[in-house]
Amino acid sequence: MVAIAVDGLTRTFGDVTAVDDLSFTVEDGEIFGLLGPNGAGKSTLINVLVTLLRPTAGTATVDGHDVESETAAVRDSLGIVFQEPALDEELTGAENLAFHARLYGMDRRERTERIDEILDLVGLADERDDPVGTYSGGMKRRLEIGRGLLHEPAVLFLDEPTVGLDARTRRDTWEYIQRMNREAGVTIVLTTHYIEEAEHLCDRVAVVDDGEIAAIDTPAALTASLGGDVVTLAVEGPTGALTDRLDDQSWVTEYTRTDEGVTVTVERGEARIADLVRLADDAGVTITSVDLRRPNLETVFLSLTGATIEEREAGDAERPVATEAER
Ligand SMILES: Nc1ncnc2c1ncn2[C@@H]1O[C@H](COP(=O)(O)OP(=O)(O)OP(=O)(O)O)[C@@H](O)[C@H]1O
Repeated sequence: MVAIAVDGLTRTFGDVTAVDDLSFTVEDGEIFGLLGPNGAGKSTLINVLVTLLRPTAGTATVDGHDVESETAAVRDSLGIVFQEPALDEELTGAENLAFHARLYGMDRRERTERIDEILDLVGLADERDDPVGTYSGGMKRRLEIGRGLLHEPAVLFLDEPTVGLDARTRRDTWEYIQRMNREAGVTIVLTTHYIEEAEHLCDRVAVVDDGEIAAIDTPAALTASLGGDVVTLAVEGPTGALTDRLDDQSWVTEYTRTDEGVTVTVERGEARIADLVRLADDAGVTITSVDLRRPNLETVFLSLTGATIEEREAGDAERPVATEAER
């Protein structure tokens, strides 16, 4: 079944189109990632899906309920963890959960059982009676994720779930998110601007830039779409004699001349470096350096948008003439 269906969804703020005519679906049980730089429109999209913002145009359903006409049913079907932590530091972990369980109208028995279950699930059973103020950043995140699952939602939204956590804690948090997904059977939709997070955690990723989805697929398929590894050869002098020879090689996916030399896309780049050096030699072209890049979601983002996520976030509006991945 489809957990989320988005059709022609648009949300504007004055002149700014934060979400621009998006259409996609998320299947039940998926971990689905929205990958893009800050300002790409990810939070706006999530806020529309969780009924905090109304769409300007288009429709969206969560667990089969329309976000505009069935807001109460949508809210019952989802849990959300916002970017900004929202825990009462003076209360214990169990008390924080109990407070929310009461908001959901659970009776005492149901509350006790569910809170024990959640604390087990997020690995905080031993710290249940410690004030949250004494928790580490990772523990707080886990408690918030657990809180989002209290009422057994069909879909859990996580807005930048590991922002501000160190690399080790980030990886631990991924494991907990995967565990929630498997053991609680909850569909997870998360936003991230971390390439690694999208690559390691998500079943499918939508690459979001400027309010639009540039591509949507599994991380492996997105990466494979680049057509292989990129070998960059810097050479002395003209490259014509070398590119003439590249034209004749069936194993060359594509190549582009650059100021410094040639970038060549090939499968199994490590096995082709020797062939490339031999071809250059035959052509009388001297190679001064060789660089091999494996495609990953960073190179995918680069090839789709003409800039890296970091460049986008630094406000680098200027798009390079030819990117590494495009070459
Ligand atoms: N309430 C608002 N009023 C005006 N403009 C807004 C509002 N909310 C978002 N925007 C604009 O919409 C665009 C998308 O913002 P959005 O917060 O959705 O991006 P994002 O990808 O989630 O980034 P972040 O992770 O920083 O929240 C930005 O240009 C932002 O300035």
